[in-house]
Amino acid sequence: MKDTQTTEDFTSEYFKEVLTIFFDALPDPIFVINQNGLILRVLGGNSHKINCFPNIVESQYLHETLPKEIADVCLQTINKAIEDDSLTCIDYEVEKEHLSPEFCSNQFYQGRIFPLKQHESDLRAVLWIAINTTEKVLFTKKLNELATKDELTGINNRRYFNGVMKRTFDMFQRDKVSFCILMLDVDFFKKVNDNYGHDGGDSVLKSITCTLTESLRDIDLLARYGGEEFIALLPNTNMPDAFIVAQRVRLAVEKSIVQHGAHEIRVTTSVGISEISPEDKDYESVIKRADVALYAAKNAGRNKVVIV
Ligand SMILES: Nc1nc2c(ncn2[C@@H]2O[C@H](COP(=O)(O)OP(=O)(O)OP(=O)(O)O)[C@@H](O)[C@H]2O)c(=O)[nH]1
Repeated sequence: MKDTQTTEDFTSEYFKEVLTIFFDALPDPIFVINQNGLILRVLGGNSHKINCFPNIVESQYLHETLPKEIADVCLQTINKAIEDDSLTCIDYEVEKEHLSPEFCSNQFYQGRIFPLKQHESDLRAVLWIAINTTEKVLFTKKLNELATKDELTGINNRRYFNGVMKRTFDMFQRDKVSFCILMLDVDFFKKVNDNYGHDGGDSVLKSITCTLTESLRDIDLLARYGGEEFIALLPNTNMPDAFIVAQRVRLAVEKSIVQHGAHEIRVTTSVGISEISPEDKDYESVIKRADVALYAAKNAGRNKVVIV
């Protein structure tokens, strides 16, 4: 390559060559696509393991190379960018079967779509830059999980539960649809740790999580509220129905056997129930009542369900 250029160079083969070198060096692929979805050019995207869309081929239509639903969305986005005559962005996930074989997982992209100036009677076209955002998306997902999930059991944590409780309480103010809270605490859990070690205690907590999940409905929200304490929100449920659920859960825990190495561990759980009432000023007071009921269940001898 020369290190000086003249004006003529910019229309010359030399200029085309320089542009090709520039585009080939771009890690993110750029597609030039017209308003009918015809792929006019594929530029850049040659960096190993960053972007490779083997299915997007020059001189073919998006609908010939991509699954219909994906091609439809692409074309809609292209036409929106053209109509608005401005930069349009779209975030999307590409399944690994549509990527080149070096990718072993789905990849996430941000498409930045710029309309190109129209030349006389040409069809309108856009530049579609596909930026690989997989690392950022997975990192954000991980952060979100850390903020909302309990690390040991994988279920929701207290912070997430309280957020949902607040929204459910606000909805009750408007629609008056009742809900109940179950507060559950493993009985004599300290003894489990003392007899089988902290590992044994952790196995019990994980196993109880499965038992509780299986015993509750899909619409119920289960969370680990503290050490050996769990909480469940039963939407659209009144006290008699919540009592039936609580008994079912209590019996399921009582029947289950936790295999820890050569040991078979059995535990029971006490359950306190409360129902939202029009007198409740905040969601915390509903939880507080379930907690009071739980301690009444403990005082009544454990492995019991108590209503307040
Ligand atoms: N293995 C394990 N133990 C935990 C965890 N979180 C809290 N614990 C233990 O749980 C035990 C709870 O003991 P206590 O509060 O005395 O209650 P308990 O022995 O279950 O007795 P009751 O609730 O009165 O039936 C404590 O020993 C905590 O150290 C955890 O994540 N893993």
